[in-house]
Amino acid sequence: MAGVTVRGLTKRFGERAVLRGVDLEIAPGEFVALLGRSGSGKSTLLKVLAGLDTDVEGAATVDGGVSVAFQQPRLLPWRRVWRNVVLGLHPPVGRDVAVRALEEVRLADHADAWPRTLSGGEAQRVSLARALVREPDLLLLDEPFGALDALTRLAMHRLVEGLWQRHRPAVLLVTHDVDEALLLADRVLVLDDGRIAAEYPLDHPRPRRAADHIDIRAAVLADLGVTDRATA
Ligand SMILES: Nc1ncnc2c1ncn2[C@@H]1O[C@H](COP(=O)(O)OP(=O)(O)OP(=O)(O)O)[C@@H](O)[C@H]1O
Repeated sequence: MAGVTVRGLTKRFGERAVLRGVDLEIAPGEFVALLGRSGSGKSTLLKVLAGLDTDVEGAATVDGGVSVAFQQPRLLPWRRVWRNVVLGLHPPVGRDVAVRALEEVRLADHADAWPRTLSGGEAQRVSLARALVREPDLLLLDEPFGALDALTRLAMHRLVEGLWQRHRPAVLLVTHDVDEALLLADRVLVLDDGRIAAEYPLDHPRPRRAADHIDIRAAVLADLGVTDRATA
């Protein structure tokens, strides 16, 4: 039984097919990273899985609920942090639920703050709390760490890994960062010109270090058309 099943998924914008017959399964609780050159169709695939684009050919089914966190945290500036976390939940839930979610991303003390007073990393953690409070079966992450500085990004990697291990949603992480993918994922996919061009299972035990899966790193960089001088 798959958490996500995609069969022959094709997405066209006018004449142009941006996704071309994508087949993909993600098991419940599996962490998958999706890499690919700019314009290869990563965000398009994520939008289809999020149910934000239904004008497609083929099938994409998700067992259960889906949450999305984007590169920009997209918090409403006129709502306090805790209200942002539980915004739109039906039935509505109280501040205590929001604070519990904020505790998980170590921001409970910012529950009553306004979004504009948060740093970029803090805002991104609020966005994660908002995604997790919905207890999704599938968590879609679209370059959620892309706008953060390197140190904050490293801390976020550990945080996301911990949250994933505790809650066990299936995760599809879109990233440009090969090392991030190798650190976090059970499996790395490379999307090229609307197709899944390569796939690498990662079995190194966690927590991983930068040097783990160095052989796969070189292969993925080659798939992406990058020559890696450090490992060549
Ligand atoms: N609404 C749209 N109308 C027309 N073309 C679109 C639309 N959305 C995306 N595209 C095109 O589809 C292609 C894939 O876009 P997508 O955003 O999925 O790429 P991506 O792999 O996520 O890229 P990046 O890494 O730069 O974010 C691009 O060439 C883009 O121009």
